[in-house]
Amino acid sequence: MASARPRRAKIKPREEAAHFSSLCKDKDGFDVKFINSFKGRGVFSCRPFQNGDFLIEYRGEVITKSERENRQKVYHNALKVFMFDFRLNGQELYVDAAKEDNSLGRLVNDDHVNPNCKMKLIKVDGKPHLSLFALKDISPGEEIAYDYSDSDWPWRCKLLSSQITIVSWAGLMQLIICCPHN
Ligand SMILES: C[S@@+](CC[C@H](N)C(=O)[O-])C[C@H]1O[C@@H](n2cnc3c(N)ncnc32)[C@H](O)[C@@H]1O
Repeated sequence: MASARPRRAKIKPREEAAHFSSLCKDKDGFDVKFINSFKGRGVFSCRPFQNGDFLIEYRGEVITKSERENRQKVYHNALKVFMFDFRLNGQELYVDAAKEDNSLGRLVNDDHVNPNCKMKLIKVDGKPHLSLFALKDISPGEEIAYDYSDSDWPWRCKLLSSQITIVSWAGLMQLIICCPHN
């Protein structure tokens, strides 16, 4: 009779995040797809993930507030969105992921209504890293998205105005159905 193989303990999400951060490598299980010309590319799962799992690091250069201000002066608008702010020991810092380096984190889109992951700060060898962790179970084929937090991001206005249009069309249809002879 074959002896039962001991089960390997599942690595803790924060330890896994630290492991991939130290290797500067992304974990398997994700695809990059072009969504449309408005949203651009996005990152999609190609296997299931569990609530709490480490997903992807937001890899980039850690810079200070004054360096961020210098870069904002020279960056094109499309690059300014790649600065992610965080606080460490009371200091305002940023991860600048503007450089196209084939990493996945910089391609994860915003969803402030129904995000499936959350950005968390972890320390690896004393240095700050930002990583995405699942907020719920994620099925293969789902887009990975987190809440970029409160800011008047232009795409959110566009979403709102299209919703208002839909609401008013729905209202108009209701009027026609209720009062067909008016
Ligand atoms: C950090 S990048 C994400 C990757 C980007 N989609 C790409 O192809 O490079 C942020 C940019 O993605 C787009 N984006 C992110 N979330 C979006 C959303 N929910 N709807 C539309 N566009 C979005 C915006 O153009 C934003 O400036």
